Amino acid sequence: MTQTAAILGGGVIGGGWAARFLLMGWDVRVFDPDTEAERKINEVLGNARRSLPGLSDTAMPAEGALSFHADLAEAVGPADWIQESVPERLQVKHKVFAQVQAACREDAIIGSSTSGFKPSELQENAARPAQIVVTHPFNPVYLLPLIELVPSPANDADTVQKAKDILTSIGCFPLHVRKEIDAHIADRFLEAVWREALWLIKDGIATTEEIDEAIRMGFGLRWAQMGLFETYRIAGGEAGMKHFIEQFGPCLSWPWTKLMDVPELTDELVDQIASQSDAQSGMHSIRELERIRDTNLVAMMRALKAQDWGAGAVLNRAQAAKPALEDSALPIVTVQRAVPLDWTDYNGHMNEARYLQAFGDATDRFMEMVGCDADYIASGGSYFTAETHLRHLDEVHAGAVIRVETQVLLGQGKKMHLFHRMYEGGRLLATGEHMLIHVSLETRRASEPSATIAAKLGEIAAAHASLPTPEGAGAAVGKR
Ligand SMILES: NC(=O)C1=CN([C@@H]2O[C@H](COP(=O)(O)OP(=O)(O)OC[C@H]3O[C@@H](n4cnc5c(N)ncnc54)[C@H](O)[C@@H]3O)[C@@H](O)[C@H]2O)C=CC1
Ligand SMILES: C[N+](C)(C)CC(=O)CC(=O)[O-]
Repeated sequence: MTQTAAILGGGVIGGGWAARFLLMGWDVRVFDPDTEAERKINEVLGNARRSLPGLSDTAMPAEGALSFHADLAEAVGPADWIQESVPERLQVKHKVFAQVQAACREDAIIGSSTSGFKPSELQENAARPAQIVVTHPFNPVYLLPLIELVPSPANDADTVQKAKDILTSIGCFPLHVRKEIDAHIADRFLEAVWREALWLIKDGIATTEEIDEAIRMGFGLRWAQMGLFETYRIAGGEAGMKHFIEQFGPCLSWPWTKLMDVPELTDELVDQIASQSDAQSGMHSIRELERIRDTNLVAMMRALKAQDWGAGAVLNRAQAAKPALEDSALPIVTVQRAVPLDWTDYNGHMNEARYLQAFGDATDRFMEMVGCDADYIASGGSYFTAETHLRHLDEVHAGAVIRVETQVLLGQGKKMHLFHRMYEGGRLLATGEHMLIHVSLETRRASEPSATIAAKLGEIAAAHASLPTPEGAGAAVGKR
């Protein structure tokens, strides 16, 4: 059954939550008194549709239904999860929780996006304090997996576990903050860095652009994949963490940093920062900057996915939980996935090389189906592709769901002749015809496949013999 999320406050963060829930198949009901909220959420949703689905190598669930409500009670009534993302003012949040708890289901979870308040502060005077937890996200909520899940002693273990399960099911990484504290874990670091940066600008040491270069050209790249302590363990060399602390620990007491002092945010300082930021990034609109950020994040997360590391390992785990493709269809569906952002090129559509990648993935999947899997390959047999003919018939864009259907034209002896058709819905995008030869990985020469593979391939080839010969099979360049 489709689950329902209510989003209260549809600004920067509420819009991101709405997009994540929707794209993960939840129905989403939004309440925000801002008359511009619908436009803003739809724009954020457009960016999310372009970027999130391609992070998965299998198709995401069908999008849920999005509705906007003028009445908070109507929005929260049927919701399984209620996400509060109203402005960071305790009084406003308390007022919203009172209205929510008068109208919502008692078994619904109420998550707050608060960046700084402790759950016990949010729960003050609540009708059912145990229902409210902090679920602090990071912008853009539809791409970044981290959610700081902060309960107070008023929350029971079942609520915390249920919140963890739901967050995991929508592709998030819930980090359980075991002791509530102002600004949780991550915002403490962000604030420390931000304070230091404000001083560097005020003291005329660096501009906004120079500060950003100092981060993104160096330690920002390291932090994205190993964080702080694993990075510093390596920085200690073979002598490790103890040596690192002995060497650099004393510097922490030198008066370099001004961590707890905040420079007075005078009009002059604010203008200085804003005009430096305009000079640095004012040539792009916020939506353009979001798209640049998302394109970069997707490429980085997909790189980490290939390494099964950090945020990429979270993506792989989420994908492993999805059902495998159905093998009994005729022709066989061997790929079903969205086009990732980094598969598109300067022409604004999927690059020609990626058609072959999708067909290569289809072939790999078909090989697995006939028994040429990792164990078989480790035992010394495999298939090599000897010849390929691609036809690019129509364009396709980032975020679109493509499906590859595979037909066996010949499966006999050492030969496996496959014909792949790629579709978006009913639209034929491309075909790929491939001749593969079974090889011995020891001699690197053609060899007979195992009896099991020969039998399975023969069985599928016999079933596919009843299908009409595909249009374009056997075609050569210029003969269409
Ligand atoms: N902007 C950020 O980078 C992050 C913000 N947060 C947290 O998310 C929350 C929201 O922040 P933003 O989205 O940045 O603010 P925002 O100003 O972009 O959005 C707040 C939205 O709440 C709406 N609103 C005001 N009163 C309301 C009410 N009574 N009921 C429903 N909606 C109401 C406003 O119309 C506005 O659309 C805050 O608690 C903040 O600490 C968390 C992570 C990151
Ligand atoms: C600036 N901020 C405190 C609202 C930032 C966050 O809470 C998290 C983020 O996305 O950086």
